[in-house]
Amino acid sequence: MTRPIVWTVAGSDSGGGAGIQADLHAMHNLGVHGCSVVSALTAQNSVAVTAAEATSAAMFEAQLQALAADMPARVIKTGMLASEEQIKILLNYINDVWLVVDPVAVSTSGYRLADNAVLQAIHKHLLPRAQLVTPNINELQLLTGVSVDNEEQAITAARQLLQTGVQAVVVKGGHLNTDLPQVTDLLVSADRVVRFQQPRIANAHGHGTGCTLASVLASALALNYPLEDALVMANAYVAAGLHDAEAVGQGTGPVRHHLWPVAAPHFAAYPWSLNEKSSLPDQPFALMPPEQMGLYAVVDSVDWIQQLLEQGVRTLQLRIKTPLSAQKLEQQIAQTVALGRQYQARIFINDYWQLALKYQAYGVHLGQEDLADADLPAIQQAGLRLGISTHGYFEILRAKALRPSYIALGHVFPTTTKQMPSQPQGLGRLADYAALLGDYTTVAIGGIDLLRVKPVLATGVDGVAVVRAITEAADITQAVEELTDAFG
Ligand SMILES: Cc1ncc(COP(=O)(O)OP(=O)(O)O)c(N)n1
Ligand SMILES: Cc1ncsc1CCOP(=O)(O)O
Ligand SMILES: [Mg+2]
Repeated sequence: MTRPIVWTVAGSDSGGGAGIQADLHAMHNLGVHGCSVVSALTAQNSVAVTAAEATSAAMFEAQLQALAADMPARVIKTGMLASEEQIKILLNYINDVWLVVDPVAVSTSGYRLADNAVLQAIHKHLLPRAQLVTPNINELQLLTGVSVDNEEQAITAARQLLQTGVQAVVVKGGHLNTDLPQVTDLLVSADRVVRFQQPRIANAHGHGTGCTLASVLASALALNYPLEDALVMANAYVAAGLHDAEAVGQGTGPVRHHLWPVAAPHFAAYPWSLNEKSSLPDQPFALMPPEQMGLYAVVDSVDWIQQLLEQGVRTLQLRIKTPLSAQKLEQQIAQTVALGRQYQARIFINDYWQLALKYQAYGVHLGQEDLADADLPAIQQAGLRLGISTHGYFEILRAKALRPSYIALGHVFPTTTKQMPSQPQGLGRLADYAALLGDYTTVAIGGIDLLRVKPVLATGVDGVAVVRAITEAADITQAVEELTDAFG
């Protein structure tokens, strides 16, 4: 696969910590090809910006022309911009690309990098064309004129920015509530507000974090990660870089840059929506040790359950998606639970958590949408296991915060069993997710057949969930035997 191209349109930092230099480090480490359009030269070191000079309009446009002719961008990320004229020129090159605007206003050392006219031009011309804008609190105030001292005001100001047409705002909360041990970034779009709360990393160094965050976001979007996942990745990347940041000169040292994926402990953000937190159980769900996962058969009737139990499958799920009368549905679930007891099998009930509770099933499997409605504390207190579906970093972190018995990762390959709103993850991302989850019990699902079992297990997941590999097999007995043997 050719690497997607991302342009950074930003200022050069002679100290190498921020601006174009930080952007290209981050883009390289995320695996995209970074191109640069230099809007200004700054003379700076770790202590101060001593001079700045705008790139001429002609030279600014020449860079854009050269790139447009041969290396078109999938995503353009803007940082420091020197004039309204530059912004108007840039507008001609924002066609069929995504735009991430980092409205750089003031350097870490306090030097004003964009005057009000530039910020107004960003507001007027760039934001209506942008998918995402990433202000810190100061920049949010400068862009909106709203005074921001708390989260509510930040949300109000971010919603005001949405009126320009920008699709989403990431408010970087590092400068808000500085007495708290956590930092909360806000992802604000027309239909929701998500908080990304993570521990504050106390390090005096970390010049270039804003540029780096926006560049990781732009790169991850270019790699087709959804925005929520891109933000998880950007937070993790910056957390790793801040954790290891150290002095290079006499002043504020630069954020460090590490190859992707960064280590699991840096994925510390817990993303949650407004008003969502009250229903978290205060204890983990009953354990399901990784070695018990193995082959996980997902089927839609008690007859299938019985047949597969007789063949020795011991991890199963009853996933009924066709409309049944309430009585038939309850019968299917009651009989399934009874069979599970008889065979000492691990049988999960998909969706119908109330009936699973009523009949004391071994476990329940829930999707992300189901989580909002389910009585999770009741499921946990009754000792039922809980499995949760996930489709990327954002959902993985949300699921992990609930401490379920296992986390399902999917869909790995294209599947015809279910219409999926997300893209197939592929083996590379599956391996990243498995590494992030470490000892946590995991299972992969989606498009897995006999030939794919071994490569899937090689990513580090503990089990493989299948529908068609069993239900559509020409010889079911043989399919189950071969799938089971593939774990040997
Ligand atoms: C093991 C396993 N993983 C994922 C799913 C999908 O569950 P969900 O997101 O609830 O979607 P539906 O199955 O209800 O369509 C699963 N069932 N099992
Ligand atoms: C229910 C579900 N959730 C994610 S993929 C999937 C279907 C998996 O079915 P198959 O194994 O036939 O691809
Ligand atoms: Mg479900």
